[in-house]
Amino acid sequence: MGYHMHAFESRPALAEGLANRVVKALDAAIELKGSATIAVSGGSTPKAFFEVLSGKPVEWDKVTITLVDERFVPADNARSNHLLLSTHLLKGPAAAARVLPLYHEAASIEDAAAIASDEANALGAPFDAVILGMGNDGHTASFFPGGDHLAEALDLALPRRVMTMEAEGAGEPRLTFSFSALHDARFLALHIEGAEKKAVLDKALAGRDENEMPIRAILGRSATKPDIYWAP
Ligand SMILES: O=C1O[C@H](COP(=O)(O)O)[C@@H](O)[C@H](O)[C@H]1O
Repeated sequence: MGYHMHAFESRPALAEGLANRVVKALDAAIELKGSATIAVSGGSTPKAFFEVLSGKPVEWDKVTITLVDERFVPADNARSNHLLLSTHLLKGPAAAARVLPLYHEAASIEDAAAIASDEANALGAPFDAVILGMGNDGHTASFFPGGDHLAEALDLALPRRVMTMEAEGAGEPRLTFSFSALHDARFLALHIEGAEKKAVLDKALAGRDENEMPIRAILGRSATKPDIYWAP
């Protein structure tokens, strides 16, 4: 497994370091093709990073932001990853960015996934930056152990898409980008904080079973070597 480890003394230092690296990725994409794409995670970890990134000087009107995964709940639901994004990233200079939600009001979650897939595929691939998180069960994006579509989600032969996922540990049904849509991002980061997550990472690095810990797909099979950002 190949990866770059970036260990910081504190969470604020990590937020600053990761935000600066993302700015570099977005600037490089804008310089190269006139626009940039980034997919970020939800959960509790990214808040401080979002706050720092939102204030950075980027040509935000040329940036499209989406989520690597989402709960199938409307954007005003307290558990919505989109709400986290709106509250902590889409403000200040970053408010000028275009946002591509994964959640859509549709007849079914499958219909919502199809709409999100079409919109995302229109952006072009690969993503310029993907920032992943990780749960204590070894899930990343919505690749949950025991997920009903886990095998399909981790199959690199699957065309890039947004797909559905249900799992015991997931709470609500989920929408998630497939591994094929994330693994080759120009900048691929895993952002984790705390001793417990570090222990989960160490366990993931010590084994191979992706069904047990789906994060192993990212660590072991991504086309882009992941950059791991960690602080105690
Ligand atoms: O369910 C989710 O959890 C993971 C990890 O979240 P955290 O609260 O432990 O930081 C997150 O990466 C993912 O996007 C989210 O949907």
